[in-house]
Amino acid sequence: MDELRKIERKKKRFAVRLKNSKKIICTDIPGLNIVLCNVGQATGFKKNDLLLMLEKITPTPIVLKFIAEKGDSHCFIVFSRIEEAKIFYDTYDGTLSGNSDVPLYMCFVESVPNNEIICSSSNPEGLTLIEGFITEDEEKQLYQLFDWIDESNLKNRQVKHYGYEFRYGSNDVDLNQPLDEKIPQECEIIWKRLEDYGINFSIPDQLTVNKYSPGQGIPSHVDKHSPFGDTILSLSLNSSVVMDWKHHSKAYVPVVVPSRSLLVMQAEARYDWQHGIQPRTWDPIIEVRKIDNGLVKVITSETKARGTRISLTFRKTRQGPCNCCYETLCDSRVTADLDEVASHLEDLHVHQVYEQIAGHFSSTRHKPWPKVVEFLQDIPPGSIVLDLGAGNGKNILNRNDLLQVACEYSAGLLSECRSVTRACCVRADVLHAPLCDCRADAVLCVAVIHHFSTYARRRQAIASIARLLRPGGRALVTVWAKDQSKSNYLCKDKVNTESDTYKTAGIHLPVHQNRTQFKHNDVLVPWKLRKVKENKLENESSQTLLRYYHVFEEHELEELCRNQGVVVEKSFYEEGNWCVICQKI
Ligand SMILES: O=C(O)CCC(=O)C(=O)O
Ligand SMILES: [Fe+2]
Ligand SMILES: [Zn+2]
Repeated sequence: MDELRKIERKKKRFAVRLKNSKKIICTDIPGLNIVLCNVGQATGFKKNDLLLMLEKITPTPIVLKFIAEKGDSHCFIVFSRIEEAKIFYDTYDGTLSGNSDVPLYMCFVESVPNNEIICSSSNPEGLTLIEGFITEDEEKQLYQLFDWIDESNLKNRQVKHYGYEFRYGSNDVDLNQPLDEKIPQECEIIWKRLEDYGINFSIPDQLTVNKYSPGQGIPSHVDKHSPFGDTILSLSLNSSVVMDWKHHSKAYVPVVVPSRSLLVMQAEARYDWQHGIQPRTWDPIIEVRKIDNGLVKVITSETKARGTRISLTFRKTRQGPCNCCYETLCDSRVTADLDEVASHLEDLHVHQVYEQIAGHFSSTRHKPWPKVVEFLQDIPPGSIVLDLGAGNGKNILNRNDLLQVACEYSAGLLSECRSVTRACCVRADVLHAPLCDCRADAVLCVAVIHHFSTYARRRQAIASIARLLRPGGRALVTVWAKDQSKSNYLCKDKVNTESDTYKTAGIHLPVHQNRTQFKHNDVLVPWKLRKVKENKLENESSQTLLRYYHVFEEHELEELCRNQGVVVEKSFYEEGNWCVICQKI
């Protein structure tokens, strides 16, 4: 009797707590819903314990839902018939049961929490999950083969690589640095078996092993497109896990990935969805239910503990850009787009402008720059000298004993160059010079690279120079400096109030004020076009054109030359320009 009164008091206190925490009301009137007040997820009470209790009642009551929420020491049951709920209540309330050594007590409740999440039951297109892909023995062997302990690893999981090291900064591999350790031959059973499933794939050459302790995960990501090919495989060992799949259309699909299964990611799943594993010690139990004749996935409030999971992610490396048709997550697409904008900008504000100002520009540039004369003075007769971006040819020396080749994109300047110098003239830009590799003894690239509008294109320009030089050959490269304080470019009375911006090729760029200090690295520099008549400038200014410049910081040019097959021998500032002399190695 005393025991019963104690339980009644406990029930009252529980009812108050439940009302406060979940707005759920306990009631004396029997209904379909029961709350078990002192057992739940946190006490280790599982659906199976409930099933055992139900089985002892004849006929076995039908339970529609069992809700054991994370961290709670109570749980809810929804019966299909009130009589059955009553029988359950009468059988077990106040008894020692349910996997517990204290008496179980329960109440009827007006409602139950509904925090189940309903999602589409269809997996991302291109995702194939092959359950039981390997046997338990194979799983054991592979687990032993790949298990390791290494404390000094990633923060949220441990990783190991075969074939090529996966570089976490850039999320790619260096194809020039294959690892000595290739994918172990024990994995070859996988390729053979996959063929039996009729799946089209290339034999992988890169393996990332991820070892997750309970509580660890992997942030949502797409495996970068450009370094890897069309098929990515993930074999799961030892523990199942829920992998979350997210699409930019906001679609979300959790996928239960059991141990011994193989996940095959292709097409949309490979290229257009992100996947990740939440850092938890547990996973929700996911059920597939039929609603209105369709299937849905329900993330229930029930959970399942995770064990240590090792996954083997197999990829095939790719040479060159990705050419998928899924642009949202494609890194190749982004660079291609940026490059397109850049080359359009240069077309408008470098090529077209020089074409228009050729005559006027040429009339302002006469003598070779002293540094060029100095650079070429020791070069032996018979040498091949390339002048990339030769302009009107002012840097072509009046020497008979050199083969001088002038490359210039502006037809106007090139014809000027052709008429006044003895150089071979080629119409081409620096990035596409139609000249053989490794032939030039010397390359000049004076005041050209600052006209390339992305870092990648400026790097490509240096790479072009390196390509054209013979080993041991040298280049003189100069670019306009942002710091003009040590040149006579600045006009003392002028202050840069630079407030104009100009929208061109889809981007806004500041318009520089001539003869003032630069405020930005990427600017449009006005050119006041004057007509040239009978070799004389007409005074009346007719038009202002804008030339694009990337003005360089100190050391930026040296940095651009790094790891491009040249070494910088000398670097200096001269008359508002940063200059390097570099040698091909
Ligand atoms: O553990 C997994 O199955 C996924 C691993 C993964 O996505 C990756 O390494 O890129
Ligand atoms: Fe991945
Ligand atoms: Zn792609």
